[in-house]
Amino acid sequence: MKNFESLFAELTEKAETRPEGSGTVAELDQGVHFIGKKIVEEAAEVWMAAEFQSDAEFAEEASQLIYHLQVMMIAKGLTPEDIYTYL
Ligand SMILES: N=c1c2ncn([C@@H]3O[C@H](COP(=O)(O)OP(=O)(O)OP(=O)(O)O)[C@@H](O)[C@H]3O)c2ncn1[C@@H]1O[C@H](COP(=O)(O)O)[C@@H](O)[C@H]1O
Repeated sequence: MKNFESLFAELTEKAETRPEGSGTVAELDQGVHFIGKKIVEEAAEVWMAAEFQSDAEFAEEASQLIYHLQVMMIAKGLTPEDIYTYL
């Protein structure tokens, strides 16, 4: 099963090797403004799922928020350690 670190490593490798068909590469190419909108969209979906949907749907939306947050971290050149400093 993936966790925060293993997903981040996978996405970092995608960003470096730029494989054909990678959604991560496509999202990175759209830039910080686009990724930011995806984060806001997913955050709203997390809220709606928590309030009105099942625990499984909430968990799925939360995973998508983490994914887009990690794409933004890569776009900005930040590592998990840069974030953990503030936890
Ligand atoms: N975990 C994720 C992940 N979570 C969310 N997403 C993306 O975020 C979108 C969110 O889905 P929604 O249904 O909420 O959004 P949507 O509005 O219907 O979809 P869009 O029209 O916005 O694409 C998905 O369509 C994916 O594009 C993800 N894309 C990839 N991953 C993982 O990231 C890794 C690398 O993926 P690739 O770069 O595509 O190879 C793989 O392990 C994937 O499983």
